[in-house]
Amino acid sequence: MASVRHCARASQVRNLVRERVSGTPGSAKGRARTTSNSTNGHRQGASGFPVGGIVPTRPGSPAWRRFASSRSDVVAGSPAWSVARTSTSYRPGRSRTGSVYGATRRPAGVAELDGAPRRASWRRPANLQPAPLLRGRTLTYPRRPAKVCTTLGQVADTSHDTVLVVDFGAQYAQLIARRVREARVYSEIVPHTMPVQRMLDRKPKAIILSGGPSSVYAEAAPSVDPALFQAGVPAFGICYGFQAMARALGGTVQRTGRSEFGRTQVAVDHQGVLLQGIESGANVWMSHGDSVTQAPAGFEVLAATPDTPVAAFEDTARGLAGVQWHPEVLHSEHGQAVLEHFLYGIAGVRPTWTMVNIVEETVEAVRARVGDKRVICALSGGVDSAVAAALVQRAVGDQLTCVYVDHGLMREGESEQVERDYVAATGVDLHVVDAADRFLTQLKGVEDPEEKRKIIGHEFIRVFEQAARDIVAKAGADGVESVEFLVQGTLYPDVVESGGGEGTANIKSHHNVGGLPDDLQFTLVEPLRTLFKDEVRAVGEQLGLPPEMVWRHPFPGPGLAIRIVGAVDAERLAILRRADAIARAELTAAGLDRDVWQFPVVLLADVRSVGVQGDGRTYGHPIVLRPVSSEDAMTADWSRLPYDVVERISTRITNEVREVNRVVLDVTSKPPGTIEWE
Ligand SMILES: Nc1ncnc2c1ncn2[C@@H]1O[C@H](COP(=O)(O)OP(=O)(O)OP(=O)(O)O)[C@@H](O)[C@H]1O
Ligand SMILES: O=c1[nH]c(=O)c2[nH+]cn([C@@H]3O[C@H](COP(=O)(O)O)[C@@H](O)[C@H]3O)c2[nH]1
Ligand SMILES: NC(=O)CC[C@H](N)C(=O)O
Repeated sequence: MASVRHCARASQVRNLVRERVSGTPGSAKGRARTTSNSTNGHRQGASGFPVGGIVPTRPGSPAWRRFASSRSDVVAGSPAWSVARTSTSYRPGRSRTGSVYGATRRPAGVAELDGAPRRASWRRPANLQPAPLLRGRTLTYPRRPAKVCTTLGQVADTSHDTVLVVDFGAQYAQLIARRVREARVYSEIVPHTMPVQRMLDRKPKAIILSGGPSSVYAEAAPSVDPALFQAGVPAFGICYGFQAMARALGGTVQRTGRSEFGRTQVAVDHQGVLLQGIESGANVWMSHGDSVTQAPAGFEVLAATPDTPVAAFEDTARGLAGVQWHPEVLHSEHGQAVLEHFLYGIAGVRPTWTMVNIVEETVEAVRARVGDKRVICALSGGVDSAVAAALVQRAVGDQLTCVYVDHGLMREGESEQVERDYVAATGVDLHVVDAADRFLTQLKGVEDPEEKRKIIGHEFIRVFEQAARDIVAKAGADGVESVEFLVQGTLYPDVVESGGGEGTANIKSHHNVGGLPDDLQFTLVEPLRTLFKDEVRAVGEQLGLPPEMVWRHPFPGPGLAIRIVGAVDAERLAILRRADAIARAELTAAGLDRDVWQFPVVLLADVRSVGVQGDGRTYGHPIVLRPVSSEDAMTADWSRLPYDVVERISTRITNEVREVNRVVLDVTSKPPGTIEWE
């Protein structure tokens, strides 16, 4: 059993973190209370299985049948879920394989105080302490996010064929690896900086070159060593990888001035092996500004679009092929088929690999790492943290306390619902902190989306630290000395979009990844860090979590703060909360909750428009409806809501929310837009 590790150094010393120095750090203001209906952290189901515990993965096995017969919500023959993944932490001075922890450390560097350079050391520097000199001023320092090593999976035995995915800084590298695994072929991601010889030493049966943000002809753009194509290993290029392959082999790549983003129809001239069975007019997902204008000698051009003369090519004699579009994203029709045609038809890879059980592996790894220590889990009520908590609860039972932070940025009724439903479903020990004043004070006047996220990430951690102290104090005589571990429901898209891959563009610093403070003391436990949302939902179902929890629409950790375009305050939050409640209620009433993947409602707080209401002039704010369909938030399309539902939502919002006189519908896919507006 060989385990394969990939180290992804996050986006170097490039992000600036701003710390607004206030005079009163530390305490989570307001009430802190504990809600629990169980003392041991497990509630037993009828047959003795813990509710929220592990379901055997092999449907039909005696254990599965016993479980299924005890539960009305388990459907006979429901698919097994098994995927190998664990993640590994990097801690200064040592790294660990096969476990599930991450940690951050602070690099030495130069800070800026109100824009002027200032030396800072990274171990809780004295100059970050609130001192009269610093109070009210802005300290900015270079950030080097944690180095995180990710174990992508385990090969059951070495006889399986391996495919390497070379990451050129793609948003979708892990998605490519996942699609390859869906084709039952073992895959690993490697950085583009890895020398070709080291790639070949791994004896890959094929190599896939990912997309990436650079232009192949730009200075210092990552290039492909032509030796790769002379080694006789079949290779497939996707977007940037397609362009890099074309250029390395003598083709031409140009910025034609004609970009394609999102849905695009391809004209298939010749199906070849790669596009077998794919007719002209297929919709594929594009995201590029450069194009291959001439294929290298020996290649056959298979497809084109009105803006891209060479959209797919192959040279089957050399085992080389590529496409300009992204076959790995769900929105590309026949995407999986194209990948499989390359893997099986051109590269001759054998589909023999099946993944081992993520749940059992993760539970074991958490148990081994945490031992008998105390753990807190940041629980938001969302599916990610709910699943992460259920996994950890399964591993360490009542050593776990979940902490829910009411930061005042939640939707209507949300806090009450989380408190009630999560405890009812899992029996977990829940500690609720009301920290609304603290978050709103720190966010006052802040308009920049990145700054909002960083402040929120920072405040979250400070609240968790206080919660940990409270839990230790409460445990008192039981001898609990400290809480070392913090569980977060971080997913792979959070990591990628925070610039977690090598050379990957930083789109947004998700509060739980790029927004973490550098002096974080907890050891992070992020059991879902390499998974996508749909995979997490499958794990949640397998763990027996209720469908309402597993299928809940995602809601970002920074909450409504990143749905108010402009500064956040209590009045604006109240406007958005009312509009959002109406939109969600109407969606549910129309029975469309499962058809829409997520439904952000956004307040354009700094925009005003003229309206006429009750024969009078109004000067109100627009509300944006942003219903989207997606599989994993990496790409998305705007949802075609029935007009009568849109109309009901619009009418109700403008009638019931006085400050709003206009409702608009966002009809942008991702890319080019993102799901959230900030
Ligand atoms: N209000 C909160 N209280 C405690 N932890 C939180 C809160 N909001 C977010 N977190 C932590 O940050 C993580 C990332 O948030 P995110 O919104 O991506 O995930 P989620 O809320 O668990 O799931 P979903 O995205 O489906 O809503 C969560 O998994 C959780 O660990
Ligand atoms: O926990 C989070 N912290 C964040 O800072 C954050 N920003 C976006 N999101 C959620 O991530 C998914 C992708 O969103 P975008 O297309 O807007 O990047 C969508 O599901 C978003 O709601 C966040 N979640
Ligand atoms: N998604 C990509 O790989 C983009 C490739 C290149 N940056 C372009 O714009 O054409």
